[in-house]
Amino acid sequence: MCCRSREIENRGRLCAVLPKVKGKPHEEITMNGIEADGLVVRVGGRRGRNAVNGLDLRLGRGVHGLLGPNGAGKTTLIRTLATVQAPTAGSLSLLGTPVSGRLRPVRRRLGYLPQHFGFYKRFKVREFVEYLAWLKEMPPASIPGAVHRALERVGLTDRADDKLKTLSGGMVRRVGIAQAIVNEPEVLLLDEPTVGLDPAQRLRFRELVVELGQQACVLISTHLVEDVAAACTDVVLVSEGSAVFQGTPADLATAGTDAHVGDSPIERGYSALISARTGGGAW
Ligand SMILES: Nc1ncnc2c1ncn2[C@@H]1O[C@H](COP(=O)(O)OP(=O)(O)OP(=O)(O)O)[C@@H](O)[C@H]1O
Repeated sequence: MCCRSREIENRGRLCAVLPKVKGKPHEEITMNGIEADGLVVRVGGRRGRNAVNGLDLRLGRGVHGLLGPNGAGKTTLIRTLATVQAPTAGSLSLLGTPVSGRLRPVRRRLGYLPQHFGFYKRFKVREFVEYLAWLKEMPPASIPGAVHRALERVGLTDRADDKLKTLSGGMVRRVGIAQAIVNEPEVLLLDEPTVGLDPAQRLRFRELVVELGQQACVLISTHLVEDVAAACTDVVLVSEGSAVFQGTPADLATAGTDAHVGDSPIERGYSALISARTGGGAW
Protein backbone atom coordinates (compact mmCIF):
# COMPACT_ATOMS: atom_id res chain seq x y z
CA MET A 1 0.00 0.00 0.00
CA CYS A 2 1.41 3.43 -0.92
CA CYS A 3 2.01 6.20 1.66
CA ARG A 4 -1.01 8.21 0.50
CA SER A 5 -3.53 5.38 0.73
CA ARG A 6 -2.06 4.40 4.10
CA GLU A 7 -2.60 7.94 5.38
CA ILE A 8 -6.18 8.03 4.18
CA GLU A 9 -6.71 4.75 6.00
CA ASN A 10 -5.02 6.19 9.11
CA ARG A 11 -7.14 9.34 9.01
CA GLY A 12 -10.19 7.14 9.01
CA ARG A 13 -8.79 5.25 11.98
CA LEU A 14 -7.91 8.45 13.87
CA CYS A 15 -11.40 9.83 13.27
CA ALA A 16 -12.84 6.62 14.56
CA VAL A 17 -10.98 6.87 17.88
CA LEU A 18 -11.55 10.59 18.45
CA PRO A 19 -14.14 11.54 21.03
CA LYS A 20 -17.18 13.06 19.35
CA VAL A 21 -17.38 16.85 19.64
CA LYS A 22 -20.89 17.84 20.64
CA GLY A 23 -22.94 18.69 17.57
CA LYS A 24 -20.12 18.06 15.12
CA PRO A 25 -19.75 14.95 13.01
CA HIS A 26 -16.29 13.35 12.88
CA GLU A 27 -15.76 14.66 9.33
CA GLU A 28 -15.59 18.24 10.63
CA ILE A 29 -13.03 17.54 13.32
CA THR A 30 -10.42 15.95 11.06
CA MET A 31 -7.60 18.36 10.28
CA ASN A 32 -5.04 18.93 7.55
CA GLY A 33 -2.01 19.34 9.75
CA ILE A 34 0.83 18.82 7.31
CA GLU A 35 0.57 18.29 3.56
CA ALA A 36 3.71 18.01 1.44
CA ASP A 37 3.94 17.04 -2.21
CA GLY A 38 7.26 16.45 -3.94
CA LEU A 39 8.95 18.55 -1.23
CA VAL A 40 12.62 19.29 -1.93
CA VAL A 41 14.90 21.11 0.52
CA ARG A 42 18.43 21.90 -0.54
CA VAL A 43 21.02 22.58 2.17
CA GLY A 44 24.65 23.71 2.07
CA GLY A 45 24.42 26.15 -0.83
CA ARG A 46 25.42 25.43 -4.41
CA ARG A 47 27.73 22.60 -3.48
CA GLY A 48 25.15 21.21 -1.10
CA ARG A 49 22.59 18.47 -1.42
CA ASN A 50 18.89 17.79 -1.31
CA ALA A 51 18.46 16.75 2.31
CA VAL A 52 14.74 16.36 1.60
CA ASN A 53 14.25 14.96 -1.85
CA GLY A 54 10.77 14.69 -3.31
CA LEU A 55 8.94 13.86 -0.10
CA ASP A 56 5.18 13.29 -0.01
CA LEU A 57 3.44 13.44 3.36
CA ARG A 58 -0.07 13.80 4.77
CA LEU A 59 -0.43 14.06 8.54
CA GLY A 60 -3.56 14.89 10.50
CA ARG A 61 -4.39 14.85 14.18
CA GLY A 62 -2.47 12.30 16.23
CA VAL A 63 1.08 11.49 17.28
CA HIS A 64 3.35 10.67 14.36
CA GLY A 65 6.84 9.23 14.83
CA LEU A 66 9.55 10.26 12.36
CA LEU A 67 12.24 7.61 12.11
CA GLY A 68 15.25 7.25 9.86
CA PRO A 69 19.00 6.69 9.93
CA ASN A 70 21.54 9.45 10.58
CA GLY A 71 21.52 11.92 7.71
CA ALA A 72 18.14 10.76 6.36
CA GLY A 73 16.81 14.34 6.41
CA LYS A 74 14.62 14.30 9.53
CA THR A 75 15.97 17.52 11.07
CA THR A 76 15.87 19.33 7.73
CA LEU A 77 12.28 18.21 7.25
CA ILE A 78 11.27 19.35 10.74
CA ARG A 79 13.03 22.71 10.28
CA THR A 80 11.14 23.17 7.02
CA LEU A 81 7.82 22.30 8.64
CA ALA A 82 8.66 24.78 11.40
CA THR A 83 9.14 27.43 8.64
CA VAL A 84 12.75 27.96 9.74
CA GLN A 85 14.12 26.56 6.47
CA ALA A 86 12.50 27.43 3.12
CA PRO A 87 11.45 24.67 0.71
CA THR A 88 13.43 24.59 -2.56
CA ALA A 89 10.71 22.95 -4.65
CA GLY A 90 7.43 21.10 -4.32
CA SER A 91 4.51 22.24 -2.22
CA LEU A 92 3.93 22.46 1.52
CA SER A 93 0.80 23.41 3.45
CA LEU A 94 0.40 23.68 7.20
CA LEU A 95 -3.11 23.69 8.67
CA GLY A 96 -4.48 24.14 5.17
CA THR A 97 -2.33 27.24 4.51
CA PRO A 98 0.37 27.14 1.81
CA VAL A 99 3.83 27.86 3.23
CA SER A 100 4.71 30.85 1.05
CA GLY A 101 4.29 34.56 1.54
CA ARG A 102 3.02 35.67 4.97
CA LEU A 103 4.05 33.10 7.57
CA ARG A 104 3.17 34.87 10.83
CA PRO A 105 -0.45 33.70 11.07
CA VAL A 106 0.53 30.05 10.68
CA ARG A 107 3.60 30.40 12.93
CA ARG A 108 1.35 31.45 15.80
CA ARG A 109 -0.31 28.04 15.54
CA LEU A 110 2.93 26.01 15.56
CA GLY A 111 5.09 24.64 18.34
CA TYR A 112 8.70 23.66 17.68
CA LEU A 113 11.43 22.09 19.78
CA PRO A 114 14.68 22.17 17.76
CA GLN A 115 17.27 19.39 18.00
CA HIS A 116 19.76 21.89 19.44
CA PHE A 117 17.68 24.06 21.69
CA GLY A 118 19.23 27.48 22.36
CA PHE A 119 18.35 29.36 25.53
CA TYR A 120 19.46 32.28 27.67
CA LYS A 121 20.94 30.67 30.74
CA ARG A 122 20.48 33.76 32.95
CA PHE A 123 16.72 33.78 32.35
CA LYS A 124 14.48 32.23 34.95
CA VAL A 125 12.43 29.27 33.70
CA ARG A 126 9.14 31.22 33.85
CA GLU A 127 10.67 34.32 32.21
CA PHE A 128 12.08 32.26 29.37
CA VAL A 129 8.79 30.51 28.56
CA GLU A 130 6.99 33.88 28.85
CA TYR A 131 9.50 35.38 26.42
CA LEU A 132 8.87 32.61 23.88
CA ALA A 133 5.09 33.06 24.35
CA TRP A 134 5.54 36.76 23.61
CA LEU A 135 7.60 35.93 20.48
CA LYS A 136 4.73 33.70 19.39
CA GLU A 137 2.51 36.81 19.64
CA MET A 138 0.18 35.34 22.22
CA PRO A 139 -2.29 37.85 23.71
CA PRO A 140 -0.38 39.37 26.69
CA ALA A 141 -3.19 38.74 29.18
CA SER A 142 -3.19 35.03 28.37
CA ILE A 143 0.56 34.53 28.85
CA PRO A 144 0.93 34.05 32.65
CA GLY A 145 -1.80 31.38 32.75
CA ALA A 146 -0.48 29.63 29.63
CA VAL A 147 3.07 29.57 31.03
CA HIS A 148 1.82 28.15 34.32
CA ARG A 149 -0.08 25.38 32.49
CA ALA A 150 2.90 24.53 30.24
CA LEU A 151 5.29 24.31 33.22
CA GLU A 152 2.78 22.18 35.09
CA ARG A 153 2.54 19.77 32.15
CA VAL A 154 6.32 19.25 32.10
CA GLY A 155 6.57 19.03 35.90
CA LEU A 156 8.60 22.20 36.40
CA THR A 157 6.33 24.47 38.47
CA ASP A 158 8.62 24.09 41.47
CA ARG A 159 11.59 25.32 39.37
CA ALA A 160 9.73 28.23 37.71
CA ASP A 161 11.77 30.88 39.54
CA ASP A 162 15.15 29.20 39.10
CA LYS A 163 17.63 30.36 36.50
CA LEU A 164 18.07 28.06 33.51
CA LYS A 165 21.78 27.72 34.26
CA THR A 166 20.91 25.89 37.50
CA LEU A 167 18.87 23.14 35.76
CA SER A 168 20.04 19.70 34.67
CA GLY A 169 20.19 18.83 30.94
CA GLY A 170 16.95 16.83 31.15
CA MET A 171 15.17 19.72 32.91
CA VAL A 172 16.32 22.14 30.22
CA ARG A 173 14.88 19.75 27.62
CA ARG A 174 11.59 19.90 29.53
CA VAL A 175 11.71 23.71 29.43
CA GLY A 176 12.13 23.27 25.66
CA ILE A 177 8.98 21.16 25.56
CA ALA A 178 7.16 23.77 27.69
CA GLN A 179 8.01 26.61 25.28
CA ALA A 180 6.89 24.42 22.35
CA ILE A 181 3.45 23.77 23.86
CA VAL A 182 2.82 27.11 25.60
CA ASN A 183 0.58 28.38 22.76
CA GLU A 184 -1.36 25.07 22.59
CA PRO A 185 -0.16 24.56 19.02
CA GLU A 186 -2.21 22.78 16.38
CA VAL A 187 0.97 21.48 14.77
CA LEU A 188 3.69 20.46 17.23
CA LEU A 189 7.16 19.57 15.91
CA LEU A 190 9.58 17.90 18.31
CA ASP A 191 13.11 17.04 17.19
CA GLU A 192 14.57 14.36 19.48
CA PRO A 193 12.59 15.58 22.51
CA THR A 194 13.51 12.74 24.86
CA VAL A 195 17.29 13.11 24.62
CA GLY A 196 18.58 13.53 28.18
CA LEU A 197 15.31 12.56 29.89
CA ASP A 198 15.51 9.86 32.56
CA PRO A 199 13.24 6.79 32.22
CA ALA A 200 10.50 8.20 34.50
CA GLN A 201 10.45 11.48 32.56
CA ARG A 202 10.35 9.63 29.24
CA LEU A 203 7.24 7.79 30.43
CA ARG A 204 5.66 11.07 31.51
CA PHE A 205 6.62 12.61 28.16
CA ARG A 206 4.88 9.77 26.31
CA GLU A 207 1.68 10.38 28.31
CA LEU A 208 1.90 14.09 27.55
CA VAL A 209 2.25 13.64 23.78
CA VAL A 210 -0.60 11.12 23.70
CA GLU A 211 -2.72 13.79 25.44
CA LEU A 212 -1.56 16.53 23.03
CA GLY A 213 -2.19 14.30 20.01
CA GLN A 214 -5.92 14.19 20.84
CA GLN A 215 -6.18 17.79 19.63
CA ALA A 216 -3.09 18.48 17.54
CA CYS A 217 -0.89 17.07 14.80
CA VAL A 218 2.27 16.07 16.69
CA LEU A 219 5.40 15.00 14.79
CA ILE A 220 8.29 13.56 16.80
CA SER A 221 11.69 12.84 15.29
CA THR A 222 13.52 10.24 17.33
CA HIS A 223 15.98 7.37 17.26
CA LEU A 224 14.21 5.74 20.19
CA VAL A 225 12.02 3.19 18.52
CA GLU A 226 10.40 2.21 21.83
CA ASP A 227 9.06 5.78 22.26
CA VAL A 228 7.39 5.41 18.88
CA ALA A 229 5.95 2.02 19.75
CA ALA A 230 4.54 3.36 23.01
CA ALA A 231 3.24 6.79 22.03
CA CYS A 232 2.66 7.09 18.29
CA THR A 233 -0.49 6.51 16.28
CA ASP A 234 1.61 6.13 13.17
CA VAL A 235 5.18 6.10 11.96
CA VAL A 236 6.85 7.77 9.00
CA LEU A 237 10.13 6.27 7.93
CA VAL A 238 12.49 8.56 6.02
CA SER A 239 15.47 7.41 4.04
CA GLU A 240 17.68 9.55 1.80
CA GLY A 241 15.24 12.44 1.99
CA SER A 242 12.05 10.56 1.02
CA ALA A 243 9.26 8.91 2.99
CA VAL A 244 9.61 5.18 2.37
CA PHE A 245 6.95 3.94 4.79
CA GLN A 246 3.94 5.25 6.65
CA GLY A 247 1.83 3.04 8.83
CA THR A 248 1.07 2.00 12.37
CA PRO A 249 3.80 0.79 14.74
CA ALA A 250 2.20 -2.68 14.37
CA ASP A 251 2.55 -2.48 10.56
CA LEU A 252 6.22 -1.55 10.99
CA ALA A 253 6.78 -4.51 13.31
CA THR A 254 5.40 -6.95 10.74
CA ALA A 255 7.97 -5.80 8.13
CA GLY A 256 10.84 -7.49 10.04
CA THR A 257 11.92 -11.08 10.63
CA ASP A 258 14.24 -12.70 13.18
CA ALA A 259 17.02 -12.31 10.62
CA HIS A 260 16.88 -8.51 10.90
CA VAL A 261 18.85 -6.45 13.41
CA GLY A 262 17.00 -5.19 16.49
CA ASP A 263 15.95 -5.90 20.06
CA SER A 264 12.21 -5.71 19.40
CA PRO A 265 9.81 -6.49 16.53
CA ILE A 266 9.49 -2.80 15.69
CA GLU A 267 13.30 -2.33 15.58
CA ARG A 268 13.56 -5.38 13.31
CA GLY A 269 10.84 -3.94 11.06
CA TYR A 270 12.73 -0.66 10.91
CA SER A 271 15.99 -2.46 10.01
CA ALA A 272 14.24 -4.52 7.33
CA LEU A 273 12.79 -1.46 5.58
CA ILE A 274 15.97 0.61 5.85
CA SER A 275 18.27 -2.17 4.65
CA ALA A 276 15.92 -2.91 1.73
CA ARG A 277 16.26 0.75 0.77
CA THR A 278 19.98 1.37 1.39
CA GLY A 279 21.44 -2.12 1.11
CA GLY A 280 22.40 -2.04 4.83
CA GLY A 281 26.05 -2.43 5.84
CA ALA A 282 28.16 -1.17 8.71
CA TRP A 283 27.41 2.43 9.81
N1 LIG B 1 23.74 23.15 6.59
C1 LIG B 1 24.08 22.05 5.95
N2 LIG B 1 25.06 22.06 5.04
C2 LIG B 1 25.40 20.95 4.35
N3 LIG B 1 24.83 19.76 4.51
C3 LIG B 1 23.85 19.68 5.41
C4 LIG B 1 23.41 20.80 6.19
N4 LIG B 1 22.41 20.39 6.99
C5 LIG B 1 22.22 19.08 6.75
N5 LIG B 1 23.08 18.65 5.80
C6 LIG B 1 23.15 17.30 5.24
O1 LIG B 1 21.84 16.93 4.88
C7 LIG B 1 21.60 15.55 5.19
C8 LIG B 1 20.40 15.45 6.12
O2 LIG B 1 20.75 16.00 7.39
P1 LIG B 1 19.71 16.04 8.60
O3 LIG B 1 20.39 16.70 9.74
O4 LIG B 1 18.44 16.61 8.12
O5 LIG B 1 19.52 14.47 8.87
P2 LIG B 1 18.89 13.71 10.15
O6 LIG B 1 18.05 12.61 9.60
O7 LIG B 1 18.24 14.66 11.05
O8 LIG B 1 20.19 13.11 10.81
P3 LIG B 1 20.47 12.70 12.38
O9 LIG B 1 19.59 11.54 12.68
O10 LIG B 1 21.92 12.32 12.33
O11 LIG B 1 20.21 13.91 13.23
C9 LIG B 1 22.90 15.03 5.79
O12 LIG B 1 23.64 14.42 4.76
C10 LIG B 1 23.61 16.28 6.27
O13 LIG B 1 24.99 16.11 6.22
